Amino acid sequence: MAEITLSKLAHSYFAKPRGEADFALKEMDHVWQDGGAYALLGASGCGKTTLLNIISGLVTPSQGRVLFGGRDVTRAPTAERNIAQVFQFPVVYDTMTVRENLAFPLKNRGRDAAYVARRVDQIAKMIGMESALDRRAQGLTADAKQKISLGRGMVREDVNAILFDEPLTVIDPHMKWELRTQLKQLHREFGHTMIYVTHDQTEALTFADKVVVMHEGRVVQTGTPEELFETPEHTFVGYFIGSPGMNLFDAEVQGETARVNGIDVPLGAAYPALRGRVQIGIRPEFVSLAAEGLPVTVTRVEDVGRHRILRAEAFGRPVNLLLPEGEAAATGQTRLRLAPEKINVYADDWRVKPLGQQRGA
Ligand SMILES: Nc1ncnc2c1ncn2[C@@H]1O[C@H](COP(=O)(O)OP(=O)(O)OP(=O)(O)O)[C@@H](O)[C@H]1O
Repeated sequence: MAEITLSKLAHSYFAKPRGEADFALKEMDHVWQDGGAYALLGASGCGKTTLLNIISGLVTPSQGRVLFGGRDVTRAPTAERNIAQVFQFPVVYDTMTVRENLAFPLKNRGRDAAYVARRVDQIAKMIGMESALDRRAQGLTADAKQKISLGRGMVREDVNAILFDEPLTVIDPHMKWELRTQLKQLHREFGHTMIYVTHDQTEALTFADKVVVMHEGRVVQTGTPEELFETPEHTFVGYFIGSPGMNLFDAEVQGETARVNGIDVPLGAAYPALRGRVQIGIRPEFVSLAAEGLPVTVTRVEDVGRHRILRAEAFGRPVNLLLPEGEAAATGQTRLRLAPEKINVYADDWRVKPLGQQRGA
């Protein structure tokens, strides 16, 4: 296993990029710690697959270096990187049995028969295919074939990393949850470095210890699910994660007060003078109906099972809050209180640290 370092990495699919916009990946430095379970999360087209393919060696970056445990592998072919990969769609040998498919990576590396048998049994159990081990892969459903691909990706214990690119797309919803749980269990047992690409926040948040959020070719935040929820470092993290995402208001911030369309909103801390587009952000979980505060017009209330979402409009922009159980929903005009200590402040989309936390915080 190995720590994976990306140093001054950038990639453009153009032979002669004319500017930053031509780069699918903007310059980045990033370290994937040895043994970490990471999700790489972002909207379609943000560069997740490009980044994964650079780590695996399928794409050579136009700039920067990739290091595996200190060894420069930037130009090394995939076969030399000692990694396992699981793609979105199944890659199985149709003429082989399930057992032979699972055993293939181990036999290829000359592991002894007893070890292979033991390991194949263990993996078959994990993917729930013990009873199908002697069946040919040909004729199995796409779902079953993808489980074999997953199993094969995880069968070797000695890989530097396992890379998953949206591996559960073809799996049925119930099995998805089960396989994710199994993957996590396997990570706990063997401590492989795992990088799991997805655009689904539930998948990312339930699988990973650390979620790496990408937006328009950049890593905008790497954090635990809790950090992404409490302190989104970029407005994109705020509204991409959460259901619904974070509310954002244009504001002028002075000291411990934000002014939103002429209304003073108290903040939980003091901020320095800010330039650029200044916004305050607050998650719907921390907004409540109140006698005083931001004036809004309620547009509708949605019952989403576990709770209700109140959707409203403030100064022509949508704003959402979660209604606590038993609380009556307001209609028409009302006011909202934003919990001061839960407000984050943003300048040009990046979170600003409050005064007193500016250095090393
Ligand atoms: N082979 C290629 N040639 C040219 N442009 C490409 C190529 N592959 C990807 N791109 C472009 O690079 C950008 C990033 O694509 P990438 O596939 O890495 O994103 P992604 O986040 O994985 O998206 P998705 O989830 O849709 O696969 C996109 O603008 C895409 O159009």
